[in-house]
Amino acid sequence: MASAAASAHIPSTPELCSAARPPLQMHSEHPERKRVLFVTSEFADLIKCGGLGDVSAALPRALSPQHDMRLLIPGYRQIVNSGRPIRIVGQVPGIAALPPCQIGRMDLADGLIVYVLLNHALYERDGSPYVDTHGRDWADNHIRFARLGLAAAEIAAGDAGIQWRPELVHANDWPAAMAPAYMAWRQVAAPSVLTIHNLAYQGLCDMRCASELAIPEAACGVDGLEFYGQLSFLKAGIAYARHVTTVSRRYAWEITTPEQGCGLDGLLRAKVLGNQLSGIANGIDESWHPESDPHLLQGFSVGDWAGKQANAEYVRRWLNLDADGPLFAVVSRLVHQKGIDLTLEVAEHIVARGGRIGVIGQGEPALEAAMADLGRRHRGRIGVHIGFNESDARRLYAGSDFLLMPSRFEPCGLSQMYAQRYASLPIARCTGGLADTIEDGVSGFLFDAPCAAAYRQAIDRALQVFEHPQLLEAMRCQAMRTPLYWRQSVQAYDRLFQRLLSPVSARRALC
Ligand SMILES: Nc1ncnc2c1ncn2[C@@H]1O[C@H](COP(=O)(O)OP(=O)(O)O[C@H]2O[C@H](CO)[C@@H](O)[C@H](O)[C@H]2O)[C@@H](O)[C@H]1O
Repeated sequence: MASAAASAHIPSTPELCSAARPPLQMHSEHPERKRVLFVTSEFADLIKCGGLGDVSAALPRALSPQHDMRLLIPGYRQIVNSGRPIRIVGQVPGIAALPPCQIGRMDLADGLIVYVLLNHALYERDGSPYVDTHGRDWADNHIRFARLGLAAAEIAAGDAGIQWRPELVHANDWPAAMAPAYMAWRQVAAPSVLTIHNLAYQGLCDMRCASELAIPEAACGVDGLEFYGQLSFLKAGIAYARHVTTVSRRYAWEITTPEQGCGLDGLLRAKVLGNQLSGIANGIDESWHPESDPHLLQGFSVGDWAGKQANAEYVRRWLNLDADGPLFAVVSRLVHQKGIDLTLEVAEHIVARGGRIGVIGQGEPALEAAMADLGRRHRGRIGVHIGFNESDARRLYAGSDFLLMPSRFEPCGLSQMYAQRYASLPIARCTGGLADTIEDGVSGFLFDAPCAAAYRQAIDRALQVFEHPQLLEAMRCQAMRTPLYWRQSVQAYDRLFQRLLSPVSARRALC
């Protein structure tokens, strides 16, 4: 299944676990409290390949004071073997090529409830949620994730035997995007929301798979799931969800244009006309606190940079970097979207101007190899770690002066917000959520054209600021105040959920 191609890496071992989090505030007396099933393929406490994992760990928790938020996720090996007890609470039957599964329930230390879709053959494998240990898409991804979507619909229909039934289903990205479609075909009354974290990954498979996935024939046309001769999971979600959101306001507009619509812009424009598409920016998790983050060697705060310095020294030792020069960070999935090739092009310029570069990430094998080679050619000046772990990533955000993020497109981006919070000024392309969260010359540096020349100019502006300590200090302080925790976005999701669940909306859906 051509789907998560760019997620071609093995996930990191999550280190920020629920045990370290404060208990969730669940105000069960909240009058408008609704039951919401959040369907996802990643969850940073247990398994994370990128930003979706972070959002899945943070957003349901942030919404918990308002709603009874529960997760549904496949029972990957990393989850089943996580050491946390899983109690079997339900089951769903097989249909077509989608096998029967058990539903397990995991109660996390902070109170969050996670339903785990259990099927040993389907999910308990070495590798990542999307690819095997060689970075190849699992050949049966269409079965694995259609099964996830169908299980969500079965839970919403009250057919899974568990003593809990959501009033609303919130599906995330293509792996969960079949949920709204199965709900519609099964005439489940609960509304569904699809959040697009990245339109470029669509979950495409051969049209001939339709019968294996129990997709009604009538839904296989261009008005349904058909996408240039293939079946598209993401298109299914967009077509059938009651409402579609994406993760920044600007990206919500960008995906309605032919340039960034990945072939789905027409359908998305129709959603806009129906008031069914909105952009709700991601926030960052409360754990991103430079004074108290346990991952850091030493905490720091605005104006007190000793802790920042301690993290920088750690990073320089860890990546064998010379002690002098401004430190530029790359903390990223190494994929085309992130403009890694542009960073490869400008790296020598940074080094020539006295800068040092620290890289942590993994992704497409060719980009991993090119990065590793760059590090070998510039020992002491460019340090590259292929792989990922949360502690080193956080120390690199904290220890660096600048973050390089020349994304070709960026639905929201969390890395630039983490960097800002940790006083590392992002140098980023003016696109999507980057444009929404960085103020050029105030909390970071933006450039327009996706080319090395424009990128170099932004880097030069950053280097000029670095030479003026007062200016640098002012920008760092501004950046540290900029990123938004989830609180703001929660209000927007809450309003959306309440609107979709209002009697008027329910009546309209029936018409
Ligand atoms: N190799 C790796 N393995 C594991 N973790 C890694 C990693 N490389 C980086 N990370 C971590 O993953 C997160 C990156 O999140 P981003 O939102 O910046 O990008 P991503 O493209 O993954 O997310 C997509 O979804 C998010 C969430 O909606 C959007 O913000 C974003 O624009 C969209 O592309 C950070 O926590 C970072 O430290």
